[in-house]
Amino acid sequence: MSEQTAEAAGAEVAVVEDERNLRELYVDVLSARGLRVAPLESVAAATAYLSRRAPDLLILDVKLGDGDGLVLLDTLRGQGLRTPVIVATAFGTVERAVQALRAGAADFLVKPFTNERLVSAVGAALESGRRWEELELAAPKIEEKKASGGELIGTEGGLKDVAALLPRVAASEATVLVRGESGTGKELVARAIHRASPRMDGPFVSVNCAALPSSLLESELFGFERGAFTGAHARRKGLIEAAEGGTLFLDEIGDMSLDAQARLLRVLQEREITRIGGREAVRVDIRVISATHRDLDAMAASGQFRADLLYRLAVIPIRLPPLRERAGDIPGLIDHLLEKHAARQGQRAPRPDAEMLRRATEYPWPGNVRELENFVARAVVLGRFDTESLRVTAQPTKAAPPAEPVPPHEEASAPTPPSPESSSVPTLREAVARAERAAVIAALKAAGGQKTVAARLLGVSYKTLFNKIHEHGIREEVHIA
Ligand SMILES: Nc1ncnc2c1ncn2[C@@H]1O[C@H](COP(=O)(O)OP(=O)(O)OP(=O)(O)O)[C@@H](O)[C@H]1O
Repeated sequence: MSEQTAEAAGAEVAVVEDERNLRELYVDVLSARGLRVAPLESVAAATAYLSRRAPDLLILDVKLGDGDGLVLLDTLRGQGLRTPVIVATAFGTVERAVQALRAGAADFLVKPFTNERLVSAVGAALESGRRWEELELAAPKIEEKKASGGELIGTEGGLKDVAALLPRVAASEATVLVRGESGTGKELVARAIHRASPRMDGPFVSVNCAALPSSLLESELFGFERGAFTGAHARRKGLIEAAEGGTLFLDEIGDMSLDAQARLLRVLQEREITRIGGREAVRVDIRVISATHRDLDAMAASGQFRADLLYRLAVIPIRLPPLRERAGDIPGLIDHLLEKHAARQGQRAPRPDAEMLRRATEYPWPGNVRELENFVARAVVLGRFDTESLRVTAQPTKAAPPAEPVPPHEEASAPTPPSPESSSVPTLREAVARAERAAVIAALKAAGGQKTVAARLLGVSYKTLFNKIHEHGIREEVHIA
C-alpha cells in the first residue's frame, strides 16, 4: 500500500466480521497502516453503523452469525451505498466470488489470507474509490458540440427508404430507435436526424451506455445532489440535463441496466428527472434517439429489457442493413470515403482497380462501414490498397467461425500478415489473439455477461475489456450465453 497509504492515511474502514480473533487482526493490521478501523460483529451492528456513517471502505464477511454478508451488500447497494466493499469468504469458490462481485464488491479475500494480501486489497479498493470519486466529480465529459457527421451514402438493402424517411422523422419529436450491426451507421443517422430537426441549434449529447459500469452510467445520465453518496461533494447535472433543447443519443441502449431503464422510462413518460439523492423533479426538454445492435425484442421477451421502455423508444424504428446485404453500395462508399480521408490527410487518394473492387464486394465486412472506412483510410496512408488483406481475411479460419467473426483489419494491419501457405501454423500474433479472445469469452460466460465482473476476473480494467470485446468482434450473445 506504499503509495496508496499516503492517499489512504486516515481513511475509515468498517469491518464486519463475527469472529473476534479475525476482527482484532483487521484492527491491528490496518490501524498500523494509519487507517481508522470500525470493528462490527454482525449484520445488525453494520446496519446501525452504516445508517449513521459512510466509511471509505467496507470489509464484509459472507457468513455472519445473524445473516449473509452478500444479502446485506445487495440491500446496501439497493439503498444507494457507494462505498467500495471487499468481501471476505472462507468459501473460496469462483461462484461465490463472482456472486460477490456481481453484488457490487470491489474485491474479495479468500480466507485464510496473508496480511500483505489484506493490505494490498484495501489499498487498491481505497484507491479505486478515490478514482471513482474523481471520475464522478470531474467536469462532466459531455459531448455537447453541435452534431457533425457525414452524408449517408448508399441505396441498397432498404437504405434508400431510410434516407427518404429522414426529413419527416427529423421534423417530428418522436423517439427513434436505430437498429443495426456495429459500424452500419447508426450514429451517423442519429446525427443526421438531429441536424435536420428543429433542435439543430441545441446540443447533441451522445452517451455510450455500454462504456460505463451501470452505477456510473446512472449518475452520468441523471446527475446527483451534494451528499448523494461518498464523494458527492457538489451537485452535478447529468447528461440528460445537458441535452436540454437538443437531442440525447443513447448508443448501445441494450446494455443499460434495468434500474437505469426504469429511470429512463420515467423521463420519457413525465419529461422530468430527479437527480440521484435528490427530491426535486427537474423538467427536461429533450428528444431521445437510441441505437442498438442487440435484439431488443428477444431481450424484452426474456425480461432483460423493459418492454414498456422499448415501445416508448421505438416510436420510429429504423433498421440499417449490414454492408454484406448491400454490396452494390460498396464502390460508391469507397469513392466517398477515399475523398473524405484524402482530404483529411492532405494526400492523394489511390485509384481503385477492378480486382480490388471485385474482392471488396465479395468480402463480408463483418465490421461493416467502419471496417471499410478503416481499410480506405489505411489505403490513403499507404498510397495503395491492401487488397491481399481482403483475400486472406475473407476466408475465416477454424478459430474464427462466421458466427463470431474477428474484425479482419486487426490482422490486416499486422506488420507481417500470415501467408496463405502457412495458414495451418498460426503466427505468434494470431495464437496470442486467439488465446486472448478465448479468455475474454470464458470470463464473460463465467460472469453471466456482466462486464464489470468479467473485467475483474481477467484482472483488467472495464475499459480494457470493453476494447477487447470490440477488437475481437465478440458478439453480445456470447456475453450472456
Ligand atoms: N451509409 C454510410 N455512408 C457514409 N458513411 C457511413 C455510412 N455508414 C457508416 N458510415 C461511417 O462509418 C463509420 C461508423 O458509423 P457509425 O459510428 O455511425 O456506426 P454505428 O452503427 O453507430 O457503430 P457502433 O454500433 O459500433 O457504434 C462512421 O465513420 C460513419 O461516418
